[in-house]
Amino acid sequence: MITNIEVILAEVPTIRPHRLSVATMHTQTLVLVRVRCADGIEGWGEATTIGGLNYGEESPDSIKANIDAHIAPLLIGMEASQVAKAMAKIRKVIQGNRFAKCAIETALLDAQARRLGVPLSELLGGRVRDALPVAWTLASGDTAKDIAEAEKMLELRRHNIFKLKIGSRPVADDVAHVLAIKKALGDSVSVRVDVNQAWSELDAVRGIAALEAGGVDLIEQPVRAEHMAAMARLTQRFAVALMADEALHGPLDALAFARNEATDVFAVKITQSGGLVPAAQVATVAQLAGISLYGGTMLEGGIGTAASAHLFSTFGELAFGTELFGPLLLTEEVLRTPLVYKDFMLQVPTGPGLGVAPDMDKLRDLRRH
Ligand SMILES: O=C(O)C[C@H]1C=CC(=O)O1
Ligand SMILES: [Mn+2]
Repeated sequence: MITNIEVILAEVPTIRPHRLSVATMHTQTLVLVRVRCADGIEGWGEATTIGGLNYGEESPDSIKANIDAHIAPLLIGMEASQVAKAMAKIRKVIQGNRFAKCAIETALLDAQARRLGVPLSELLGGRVRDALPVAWTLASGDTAKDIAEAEKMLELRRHNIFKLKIGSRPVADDVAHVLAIKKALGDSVSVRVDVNQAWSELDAVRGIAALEAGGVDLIEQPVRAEHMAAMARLTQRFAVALMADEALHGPLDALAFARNEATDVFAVKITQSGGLVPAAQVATVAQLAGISLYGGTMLEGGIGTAASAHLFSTFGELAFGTELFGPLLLTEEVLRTPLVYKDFMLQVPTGPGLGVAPDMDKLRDLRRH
């Protein structure tokens, strides 16, 4: 039986300012959910977002308030081992709140997988890979600093895929910045951009043409999330891969993208999809429609990153790898044992449930009081 649900907000400084077109992050607010059960088992989930309300329509504060006041009371007293039943109730009664639903579903599945003594991936169909390629985001705002940072990552053998955050400067300046980095890093390194919706369709035509000619591999969410028709036109027009991110809020959006042939790649995010199970459905739509997959992040800490890794390990095709580097952007580790990054890959945890657990002393220090 589910006996208690607690939402913890923890402020963790980033290792450097992280500049997106929608926000500059100096700290990340981790949103962690702990579900306790009568059999003594507990599960953890994460609903971390980016930049308060700058990125998505749920903020850390709204997620906590809505779980505390509206979602937890529905779950207390329900059978903890019947995860699908519990989530069906939540999905029927609670509108929206995808991040909150994701954290709850993750915590229930973590607890159930621990109960069964299997890794979470095995409740999601089973893993087909034990390690995932991980991109790093260069977003210091300075070309020379970004190049130095990328060279350090290559030397450490931690990342050889780099995503550049652009869209806040004029298109020509952003293109010059990206191509300078691409030239410095060379052909063996994958350079991608994330525009975070900042371009008009006309900007996008000019920007993508120049980036494609310069050898950039992937263009993420160049236009506003609502402009699926523009995404479709750009996808038809250019050979370089285009990826939908902010436009993808679960299986129904995935189906609309597939029907409209409006993207080459999906950035699958468990929070944006509303949970691990709907995120798996997004991946199924992609597979059926011939759309490629990329494992996305909302810059979660270790709990959400581990949950995402369990799901992405079940994807047969993962042509563009993942960006599960969230914990590495933070100055504090909140897990008892950190996730392992080596040889350009994140190792998918192998223990029961998520295979990771929070460091309660650390959380006590970092949490908001
Ligand atoms: O993809 C996004 O839009 C959000 C996030 C993922 C990596 C990163 O640096 O920011
Ligand atoms: Mn993105």
